[in-house]
Amino acid sequence: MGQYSRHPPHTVIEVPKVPNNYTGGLEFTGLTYTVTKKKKDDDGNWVKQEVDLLHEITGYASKGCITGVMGPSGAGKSTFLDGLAGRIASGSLKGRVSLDGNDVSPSLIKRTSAYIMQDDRLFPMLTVYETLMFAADFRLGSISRTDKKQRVDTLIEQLGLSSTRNTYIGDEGIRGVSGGERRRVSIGVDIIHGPSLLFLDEPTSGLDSTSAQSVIEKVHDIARAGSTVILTIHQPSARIQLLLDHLIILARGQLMYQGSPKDVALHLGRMGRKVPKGENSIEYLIDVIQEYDQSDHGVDPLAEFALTGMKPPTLADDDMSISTVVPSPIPPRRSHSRNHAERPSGKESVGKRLHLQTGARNDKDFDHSVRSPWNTSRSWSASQSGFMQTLKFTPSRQPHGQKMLNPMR
Ligand SMILES: Nc1ncnc2c1ncn2[C@@H]1O[C@H](COP(=O)(O)OP(=O)(O)OP(=O)(O)O)[C@@H](O)[C@H]1O
Repeated sequence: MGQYSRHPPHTVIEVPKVPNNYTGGLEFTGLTYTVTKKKKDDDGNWVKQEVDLLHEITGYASKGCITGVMGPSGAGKSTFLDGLAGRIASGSLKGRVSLDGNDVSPSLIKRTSAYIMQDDRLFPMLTVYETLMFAADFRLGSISRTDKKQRVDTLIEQLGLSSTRNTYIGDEGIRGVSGGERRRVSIGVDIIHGPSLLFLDEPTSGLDSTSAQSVIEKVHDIARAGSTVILTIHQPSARIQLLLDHLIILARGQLMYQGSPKDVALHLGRMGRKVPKGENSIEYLIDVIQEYDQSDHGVDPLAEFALTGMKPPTLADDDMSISTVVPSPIPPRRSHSRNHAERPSGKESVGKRLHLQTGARNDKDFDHSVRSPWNTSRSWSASQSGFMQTLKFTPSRQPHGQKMLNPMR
């Protein structure tokens, strides 16, 4: 039995079921994460309010596949990933998580999976090979040097890094590997011990489309080799969308869609929103979500549709306001019956069909005390950097713009 606190049986959502051809992976049921936020009431007094950052999320991520978590900014993607990866303080997350059919505790998931963060902090003065060897020393412990070298060589090949094997990681001052290569090294550092479960938070952020593609291609290979891969991703290109096997689309902490990327158009059609010719169905679904979010209905009808198939109300023109005002960055408390992540309550504060990334965090509204201590933890490479500095690699500096090869190899 896992240590996630269980929901009373009547609130556990039974759909969507895993498909008939499901061969294992991660299953989650009724994941709910509630935080207490402080806000000022009409009289200017601070009041506490409970908000569901995740609300009854049920679904699965199959082994051998990439599951992409998408949604507008502030949808709860990172929170969801943190929750699945055992990075939300024990007891705060309600629901159930199982791996290959067995309930697992957050701490077990955390110990056995790899979590790759956006900001890859690698040591600039190490080559790709040295970085991975160092990770092997750290992560593989007592296995022989020959075995470690073999593991690193295989990984270098698997990640498509053979041509940059002896190139320094580099930084702003010393040109080293490219952004995409750097991200792949970072992935290598975290998967050297062969975890079967992989979480990646925005692995393509900050990369150009070619590099982003190459990163996801390699992640795709890793998944096909038998790992369960779950990643959050913003506005993936059409080519990257083809590499995603399964989609989980969230908004306001609720499940909007779960299934194959290929079935998104069908889902929209059933909802009464046929995808206009020439438009990308995933982007269109997210646009539709935004429209509901900015209407008086909110996204509840879309969550209901995803859950039960009950068709959402058609949006009339006057349901949507046209405004140039950017929506509230931290969604304020919604007025509907359920207490999940909030949305702007009045028409006057919202805009129609706003770009996905208009949201920004307002740190003042955060109650950091409820955030998991793990969320602030730094990646392996960062936490080891003090240790790495003791290695004292002192390669001579190259003129800016020139790739450095390690003269020792
Ligand atoms: N500890 C917390 N207390 C209060 N609100 C929080 C806390 N952590 C996250 N939030 C809020 O929860 C919502 C979801 O945050 P999350 O980072 O998961 O969204 P996201 O979909 O990953 O967003 P983005 O795409 O912008 O990175 C946001 O509105 C955020 O402000």
